[in-house]
Amino acid sequence: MTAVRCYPGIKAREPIGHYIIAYHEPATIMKIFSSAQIKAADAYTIAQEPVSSLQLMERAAEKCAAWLDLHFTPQTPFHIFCGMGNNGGDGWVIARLLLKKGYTVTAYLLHHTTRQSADNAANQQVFREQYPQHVRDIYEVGDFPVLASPCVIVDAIFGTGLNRAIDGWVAGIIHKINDQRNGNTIVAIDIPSGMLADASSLHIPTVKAHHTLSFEFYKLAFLMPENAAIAGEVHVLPIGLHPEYITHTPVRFHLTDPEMIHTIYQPRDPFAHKGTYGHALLIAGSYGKMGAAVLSAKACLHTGAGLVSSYIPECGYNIMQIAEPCAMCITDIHPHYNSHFQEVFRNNETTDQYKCIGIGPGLGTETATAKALEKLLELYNRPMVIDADALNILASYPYLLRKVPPGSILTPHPKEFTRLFGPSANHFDRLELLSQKAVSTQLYILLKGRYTAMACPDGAVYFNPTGNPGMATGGSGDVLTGILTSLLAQGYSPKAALLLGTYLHGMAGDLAAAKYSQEAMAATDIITCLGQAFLYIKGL
Ligand SMILES: NC(=O)C1=CN([C@@H]2O[C@H](COP(=O)(O)OP(=O)(O)OC[C@H]3O[C@@H](n4cnc5c(N)ncnc54)[C@H](OP(=O)(O)O)[C@@H]3O)[C@@H](O)[C@H]2O)[C@H](O)CC1
Ligand SMILES: [K+]
Repeated sequence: MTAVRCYPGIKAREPIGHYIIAYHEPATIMKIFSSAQIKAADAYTIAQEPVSSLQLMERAAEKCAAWLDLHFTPQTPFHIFCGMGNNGGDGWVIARLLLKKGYTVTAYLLHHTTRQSADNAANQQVFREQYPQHVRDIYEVGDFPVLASPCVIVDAIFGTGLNRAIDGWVAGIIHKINDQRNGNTIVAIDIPSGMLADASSLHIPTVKAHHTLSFEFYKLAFLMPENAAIAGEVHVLPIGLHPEYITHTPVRFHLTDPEMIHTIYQPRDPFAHKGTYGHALLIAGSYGKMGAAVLSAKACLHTGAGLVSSYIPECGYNIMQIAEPCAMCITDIHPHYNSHFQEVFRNNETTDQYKCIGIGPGLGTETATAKALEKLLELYNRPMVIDADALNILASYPYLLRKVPPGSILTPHPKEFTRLFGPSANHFDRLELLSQKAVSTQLYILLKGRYTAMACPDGAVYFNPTGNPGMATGGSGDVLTGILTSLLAQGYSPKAALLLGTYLHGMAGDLAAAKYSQEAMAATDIITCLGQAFLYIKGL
C-alpha cells in the first residue's frame, strides 16, 4: 500500500525530500534489510503466501511498468538492458508490459554469462516469441546501439545478486549507458547495476541513474553520501513481500518515518506549569560567535523547554538579553569566552536544577574552557548534548570521552567525527565505526548528513529522512543542539529525543525551504518553522 502524504500547504510533488513525494506503510519502509535478507524475504513470500517466483517477478515488474507509464508517455522510446539473472528477468517483463501499453520498446540481452536464471529464461522466451523484432543481443561493447534522444534507458542488468565488481566489456557497456545521461532518462530497476547494496561501490563501474525503482525497501547503499550521484531519486515500490518476515526479522539499520515519530511525540499535560517541562542550560558562545548561543537558546525555547538558561561570556550579555528575552542569562567571569561554567554546580541542588545541559555552539577551544568542561563532566551525571567546539575539545583530550555521562548525545558533522574517531576508507566503514563507538562509549552519536545517522548504544542505527541542502548553512547545527537539549530537559529519553528532535529539525528545514527557498533560508528560519513542524507531527 502506498499513501501519499504531504505537509500542510506543500504540494505532494514538491521535490524537497523523498518522504514527501511518497510515503509507504511503516512496516515496509522503516527497516533496512541486507541483500541476503531481501533474498530470504523473497523466498519466505514464495513459500508462505504462497506465490510462484514467476508471479512475484510479474508483480514487481507490473509496479515498475505502472510507475514508468505514470511518468512517461508512449511517445518516448524505451531501451531496456537485461542481464542474465532475475534483475534481467524483471527487464523482460517490463518490456512486455510496456509494449502492451503501446510504447516503443527495444530489449537488449547482455551475454555476460552462460548461466541464466530460470525465471529470466522463461520470461525471455515469452518475449522473444511475442516480439522477436524487438530483441537485440550484446556480446561486446561494439554491440551497444546508437540511441536517438530523448529516450528512456532501463537498467535491468544486475540487481541485488551482484557478487563482484563489474569488469571487462560489461563495464564498457555501463560506461556507454552513462554516456547517454544527458538528454535521456536512466531508470534503474531495484538498484543501479554495479552498486552493492550493503558495501562500498567506490571505484566500481556503476550505472548512474536518474531514478531507481527499489523493491519494497530502501537499500543501505542509497543512504550513503558516497552514492549520492548513483541512485538518483529513489522510489520504493511495495511488491507485497510477506509482512510476517518484515515484522519479525531483526535489523540493525532503520529509517525513521512520520508514523514512528508521531508515536514518540508526547502531547503536553493540560495541568502543566513551567516546572513540568524542565530547565535547560545551554553553555555556548564566545566573542564573535554569540549568534551560535542565541540560536541554540531560541531553538531550545521554541521546542518547549519550561525554562531556558544561557551560560555565556560577559561580552554576550546584552546580545542575548535583547535577542532572546525569554531566556535567562548567566555570565562567565571572562569577557570573551566561557571558563568557569562548572561553578554553576556548587552543590547537588543546582546539579539537579538543570534537567539537561547542551554545550558547544560557538564555545571556542580555550584551555580554560577545556578545563571547565572536564570539571563539568565530573559534576553532572545526566545525559547531555555535546556539539561543535565541545566535541573538538573531546577530540583534543580523548580521555574526557570516558567522563561523558552515559546516554549523552554527541552531534558531530563528518569533520568533527573524523577528529574524534579517526578517518575511514569509505562511508560504509565510517558507519561501522560510528556504530562501534556508540556501543563502546554507551553514548548516542549523531553523524550529520543528508540522511543523518543516529547510532545507539545497543548497536542500532537510525537514519533520518527529513532535511534538505538549504540546511547546509551556518547555525543549523546550533539549532539542532537547542532542540535536542530542550527535549531531554522535558523528560524525553535520549533515544526519543534524538529521533524526534532530528526529525523535527529536518522537517522545519523543509518547511523553511518551501517558504523561502533552499538558497535564501537561514538557521533562524528553521526555528521559525518549528511550530508548523510540531503541528504536522501532532496532526498525523
Ligand atoms: N526482492 C525480491 O523479492 C524480488 C527480486 N527480484 C529481482 O531479482 C534480483 C536479484 O536477482 P538475482 O538473480 O539474485 O541476481 P541479479 O539478477 O542481480 O544478478 C545475478 C547475475 O549476475 C551475474 N553477476 C553477478 N555479479 C556480476 C559481475 N560483477 N559481473 C558479471 N556478472 C555478474 C551472475 O552471474 P554468475 O556468473 O555469478 O552466475 C548472475 O547471472 C533483484 O535485484 C530484483 O531485481 C524479482 O524479480 C522479484 C522479487
Ligand atoms: K539494475
